[in-house]
Amino acid sequence: MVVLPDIRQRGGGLGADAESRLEEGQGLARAIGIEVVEAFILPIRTVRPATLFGEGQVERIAVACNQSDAELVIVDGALSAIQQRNLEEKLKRKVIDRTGLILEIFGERAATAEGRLQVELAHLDYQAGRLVRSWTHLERQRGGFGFLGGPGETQIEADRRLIRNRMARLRRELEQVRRTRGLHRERRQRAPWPVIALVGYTNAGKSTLFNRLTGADVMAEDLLFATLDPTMRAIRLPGVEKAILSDTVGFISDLPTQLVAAFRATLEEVTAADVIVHVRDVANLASADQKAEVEQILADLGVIGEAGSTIPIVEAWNKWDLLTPEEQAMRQDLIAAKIAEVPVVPISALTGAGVETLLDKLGEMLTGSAQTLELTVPLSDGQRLAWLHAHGDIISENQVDIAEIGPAMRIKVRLTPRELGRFTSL
Ligand SMILES: Nc1nc2c(ncn2[C@@H]2O[C@H](COP(=O)(O)OP(=O)(O)OP(=O)(O)O)[C@@H](O)[C@H]2O)c(=O)[nH]1
Ligand SMILES: [Mg+2]
Repeated sequence: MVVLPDIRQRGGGLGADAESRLEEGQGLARAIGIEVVEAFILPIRTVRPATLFGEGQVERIAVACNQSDAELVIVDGALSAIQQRNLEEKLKRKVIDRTGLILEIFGERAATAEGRLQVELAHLDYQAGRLVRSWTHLERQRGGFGFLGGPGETQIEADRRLIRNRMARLRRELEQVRRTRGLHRERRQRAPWPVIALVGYTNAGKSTLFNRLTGADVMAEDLLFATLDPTMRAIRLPGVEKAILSDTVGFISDLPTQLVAAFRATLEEVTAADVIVHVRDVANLASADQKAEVEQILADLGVIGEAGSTIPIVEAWNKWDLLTPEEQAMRQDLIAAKIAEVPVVPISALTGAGVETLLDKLGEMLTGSAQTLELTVPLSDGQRLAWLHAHGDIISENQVDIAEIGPAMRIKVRLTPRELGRFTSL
């Protein structure tokens, strides 16, 4: 059963968004195979420290649980450890909150060594404050990580230090994995291919687009967080012989803080991209909120700053096929009015409509606006000279002698901003 607390203090609250948020909560539950027997919103005017909900509301949940035979209550909000325990006692059922639920999903999905370490670390961090074992491991024995490995859930209660030690070890392992990945990224950065990162809210259609563009077979499903670990493939674009396309983990509102930190590293791939495609589900009622959420995370990653984004962004308005002709026309007007501040391409990753236009746009963004520059490179710097000859459009060059650096080449060359970025990072 999913219960959404709609907290309305100080005139806040979810208001009209509550329904789509409740829908999302159910989607999260389904994402790990939970059958939702009932879902409802409870408005909260005063937060009760002991139970979050008021007495009558707890009663209402209890009755609903009994009527529908629910085994688990998901509170799609944040519960303190005490609130969780008290609710469990009163309802005589397992209760988990949004963070707990998302952690469960991530635990089930993470496939790479790094992803698994990150999720386990996040989970331990969450549990350390609660000293209860992950409910799935208690109730469902679904394998997974087998937190702390040993038999008997009393282990966690028995020793907080054990958790701390394990977390310290995980952090070290993670550090090691990241160092290796950092090396990979550096190597890739030195490669001449541009990187295009697909980002967007969970379920927006990133993997579907990724598959369409690469012919790959990445899991794309009507599941929240279908993709957790970044996947990369080479693609061709107009005017670009080879580019690397990267599919990433989807964003969601109220991502558990433990996971924000943990997945930051995964998302750091995005900060190394040359172009970001922000895939948006424009058929979703919460599309505008989702966009704000994604942009907030991009800002946290340092991609969007006060002066705009440091990496060019294009918005792919996906699921266009789900819109009525009137809705399409309305959005076309918005696109024409340039309200998005970035280029917008309407697409359907599912049918392929608009995808060619998106590719053209990407090609243009990667190759366009080359500038003519005059660079002076010491003759001794063979690496940079070779790079310029391999990648730049050389207009002229002549040898000069400069007091401080000795013999050098003065080269007039056309480079795109991306190429210039690569050249300076050589
Ligand atoms: N009608 C329609 N459905 C689409 C379109 N693109 C994707 N979908 C559906 O939307 C659902 C989610 O697609 P995914 O590609 O898995 O979404 P994602 O952004 O990778 O999601 P996460 O990996 O969970 O973050 C799937 O059921 C897709 O079939 C589209 O253009 N039109
Ligand atoms: Mg995906």
